[in-house]
Amino acid sequence: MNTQQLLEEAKVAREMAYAPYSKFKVGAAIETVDGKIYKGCNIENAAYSMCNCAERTALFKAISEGDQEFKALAVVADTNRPVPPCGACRQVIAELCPIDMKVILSNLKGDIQELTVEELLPGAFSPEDLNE
Ligand SMILES: O=c1ccn([C@H]2C[C@H](O)[C@@H](CO)O2)c(=O)[nH]1
Ligand SMILES: [Zn+2]
Repeated sequence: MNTQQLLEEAKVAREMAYAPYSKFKVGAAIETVDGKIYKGCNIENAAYSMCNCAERTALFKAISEGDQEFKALAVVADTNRPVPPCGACRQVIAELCPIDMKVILSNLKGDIQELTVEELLPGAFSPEDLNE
């Protein structure tokens, strides 16, 4: 799947957002190495701290369905610049995705920023740091 196609999937996911508090809809789509797509939207809660971002929804769906190898992640929101994932999502992405995996950030105007997981969270705390 190419960049535009993965972004289209993220836009479809964005329409599913449950965001009655922020009214800020976000969509994400993660592609597995064997070409499967998992879509995710943000899901808010009246207890605000329970809100889940689109990126984590997509990743957690994939992991919970048995997929752990990923090729690319696309995220889209109605932002002026390509939507920047929050710190929590950067940490989760760094844990679950290859360090050199492509992350495609975009907005509804069609601006696109492509970066790697390493660029998204340089020096992320990782499983290797646990020195078990
Ligand atoms: O990259 C981002 C940034 C924000 N949000 C969600 C969290 C919350 O529901 C709303 C406002 O922060 O947007 C995401 O899903 N992904
Ligand atoms: Zn987030």
